[in-house]
Amino acid sequence: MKIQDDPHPKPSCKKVYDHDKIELLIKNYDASLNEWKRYQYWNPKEEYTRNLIATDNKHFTLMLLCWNPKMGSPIHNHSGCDCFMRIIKGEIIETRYVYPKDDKFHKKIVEAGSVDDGKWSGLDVIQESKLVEGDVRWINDMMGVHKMENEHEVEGSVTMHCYIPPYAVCHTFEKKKDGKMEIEESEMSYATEHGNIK
Ligand SMILES: N[C@@H](CS(=O)O)C(=O)O
Ligand SMILES: [Fe+2]
Repeated sequence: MKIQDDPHPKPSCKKVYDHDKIELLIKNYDASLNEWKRYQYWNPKEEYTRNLIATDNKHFTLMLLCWNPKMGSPIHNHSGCDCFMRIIKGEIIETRYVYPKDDKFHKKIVEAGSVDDGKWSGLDVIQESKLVEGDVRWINDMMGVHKMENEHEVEGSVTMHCYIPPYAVCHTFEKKKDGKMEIEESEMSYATEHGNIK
């Protein structure tokens, strides 16, 4: 088991911006105008492709994520950011897990590492939701960690995410072949920025 960092949950920054306004903006975005299509890029070799739409490098990042069929993210945190997401096309299964807290964190990982029932994810599930076109959700560390999956056999899914503030590093929680959980610090990059391939 490798613990590279200690990803304690960070409080939401909801108090320093108008949460409802951002949520409404994302909800009201008219995806039928297809403006988002100029940002979509699919790397067939990646589970999902991250495309930067806009950022001021200080307050927010807006991006378009393209999810290949039968692919998904690892379980991950959001490093103190609030994350709004909107399903633009297709469907996503979002599974949320309890974020293990403070001094219980290491104990919980150590205990969990000795369990292997083939299904174990290491973290307690809060809920599993099927998100469909138009749905908007938000999450931050206080609400838990999550993974996102496109379960469709052949169709890709597209989601739009707004992070406040921007973030470039997260922690992933993965079950390794030996049944133990590994937590890794993971740097996130973009395949395209402002519609241009990097
Ligand atoms: N937080 C992930 C996408 S998601 O699974 O919410 C990312 O920024 O890549
Ligand atoms: Fe996420």
